[in-house]
Amino acid sequence: MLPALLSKFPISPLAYGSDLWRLVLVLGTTLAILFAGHVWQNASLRRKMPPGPHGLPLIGNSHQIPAVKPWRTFEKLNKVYGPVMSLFFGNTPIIVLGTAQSAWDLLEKRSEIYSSRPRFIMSGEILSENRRGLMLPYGESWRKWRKVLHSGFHARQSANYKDIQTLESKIAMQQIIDNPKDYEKHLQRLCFLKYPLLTYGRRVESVDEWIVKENMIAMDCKYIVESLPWLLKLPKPLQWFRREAEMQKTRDITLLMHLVGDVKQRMTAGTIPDCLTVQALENQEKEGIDDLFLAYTVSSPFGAGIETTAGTLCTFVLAMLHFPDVIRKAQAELDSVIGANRMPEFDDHDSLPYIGAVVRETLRWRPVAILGGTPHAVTADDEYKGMLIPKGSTIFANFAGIMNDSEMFPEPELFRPERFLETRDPRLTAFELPFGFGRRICPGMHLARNSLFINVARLLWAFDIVPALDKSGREIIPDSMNYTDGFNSRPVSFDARFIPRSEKVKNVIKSEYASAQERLGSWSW
Ligand code: HEM
Repeated sequence: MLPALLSKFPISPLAYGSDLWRLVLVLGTTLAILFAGHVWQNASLRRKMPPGPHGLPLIGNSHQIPAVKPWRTFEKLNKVYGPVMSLFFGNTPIIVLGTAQSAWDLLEKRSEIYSSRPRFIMSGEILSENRRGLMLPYGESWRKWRKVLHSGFHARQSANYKDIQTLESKIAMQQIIDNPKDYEKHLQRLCFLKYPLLTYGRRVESVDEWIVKENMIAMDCKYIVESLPWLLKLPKPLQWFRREAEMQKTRDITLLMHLVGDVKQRMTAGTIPDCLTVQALENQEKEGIDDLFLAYTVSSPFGAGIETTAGTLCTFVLAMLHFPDVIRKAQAELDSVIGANRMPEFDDHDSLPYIGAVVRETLRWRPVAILGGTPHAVTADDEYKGMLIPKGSTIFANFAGIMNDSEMFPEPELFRPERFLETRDPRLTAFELPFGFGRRICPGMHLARNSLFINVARLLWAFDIVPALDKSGREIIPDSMNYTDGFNSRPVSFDARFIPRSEKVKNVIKSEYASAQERLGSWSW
C-alpha cells in the first residue's frame, strides 16, 4: 500500500526505480547505525563521567540550562549531583565544580592539564586572530602574553601603582560629595581612568574622552558560529557573521597600534613615566613578541580589570545598605586608627584588619566573576575520585555555588567580615579564591585588591552609606539579588545616599582633591 502510494509522487524513490530505493535504504540504515553508535558511545562515556542530569541525543543538556544566569541552575544541580557534576552542550562535555576544594584539586593541583580555554571562535579567533590572551589556549603564545602581564602587575610592581590609585580615589571622594546621586558613575570612572595612565602613561580626565569610548566598544559575541563551528567551512564570502567582527578588528588594530606608537614617541623624547607598555617594549626583543601582539597584550587590563573592580565596589555599597552594623564596626576601627584629620592611606593597611575583611567578604558575598571567570579546558583525559574527565571538557568553577557553600562559609547569605578574622586557614586569610585558579589565576589580583582596599576604607571613613528615600520618606532597600546577566555580574543600578560624616572630613577631602588634581594634571593627554 505505502510503496504504491509513494510511487505516485515524483519525489518518491520508487519513481526512479529500485536502485534509488536501495540507495535510500542503505543511507537511512547507515545514518540510523551512526546515530545509535553516537548515543551508545555517549551513554558509555556518561557512565564513567561525574554524575549529572540525563540529556537528549545530539543537543545534550543544552535545553536544560538557561542562557540567562546559568550559574543558578548549576548551583542547584551541584546540590543534587555533588560537587563535581557533568553535562553535555551538544558534543562538548561540561564539568561544573561546586566547591572550592574540587576546584583547587583539579584547576590548581593538576594545572598542567587544566589551564587551557575552550574555543572562542568569534571573540578569540575572528575578532583578534588569537591575540587576546584571556581566551588563548594554553601554550607558547599564552605564556608570552602572560609574562608581559605578570611583569606589569605582580605584587611588587602593583605596589608602584599605589600612587596613581590613591590620587584617583581622592578625586572620586570629592565627586561623590559634589554629586552623590551619580556615585556609580564616579566608581566606574575611578576604575577606568587609572588604566590609560598605568598602561600608556597618559591620564584622561573623563569617561567621555575618545580613548575611553573606543575601548568601551565591546562586541556582543553570542554568535551562532560558536555553537555551529562547521559554518567556518563555508567559503569566506558566505560567512556573514564575519563582516561586523572584521570591521571591529580593523578599528581595534588602528587604536591599539596608535596608542603604542604614542608611547614609543615619548620614550624617544624621554617624556614618559614608567608604565606597562614601556616595560613591554623594553623586553619586546628578548621575548620575541611582534608589535601587534604587544599592542593587544598591553590592552588586556581594559577588558578584564574595569567591570570586575567597579562591579565589586557597587556590591560593597549594596551590602552596606543591607548590613548597617558592618558600617558601624568599620567606622569604629577607622576612627580609632585614623581619626578625622586625615584620610586612610595604603600604609594603614595592616592596622585596619576589619576593612581588609570587608573587602574579602564583598568578593565572596556576591562574586563578580560569577562563573569563576573564563572557563578552563582540560587538555588530556583525567580521572578524579574514580570519575573520568574527558580531554576537551569545559570546566566551570561556579562561584555562585562555591562562595555559597555553607560548609566553608557558614550562613553564606549573611555579610559577615568576621568570618575572615576568626580563622587561621591560609586559604581564607589570603583569600585568592575570587581571582581564580592555578596558572590562569587573575594577573590583576594585586592591583584589584589595592584598589578595593583604598576605596572601601575611604568610603567608610568619609560617608554614612544609607538607603535612598521615597517621596514619603521611607527607605528604599534594593533587592540584594538583582544582578546583571553577563559573565561579570554586578548589581543592577540602585540609589543610595552618601552622607559626609563631618565637616572636618569634607575639608580633608577638599584639600586632598586639590593637590591630587595638580599632581595628576601633569600626566594628562
Ligand atoms: C575585583 C576584581 C577582579 C576579580 C574578582 C577578578 C577575577 C578574575 C578571575 C576569576 C579570573 C579567571 C581566572 C581563571 O581562569 O582561573 C580572572 C582572569 C583575568 N583577570 Fe581578573 N579579576 C579582577 C580584576 C582584574 C584586574 C584589575 C586586571 C588587570 C589589570 C585583571 C586581569 C585579568 C586577566 C588578564 C585575566 C585572564 C588570565 C588568563 O587567562 O591567564 N583582572 N580575573
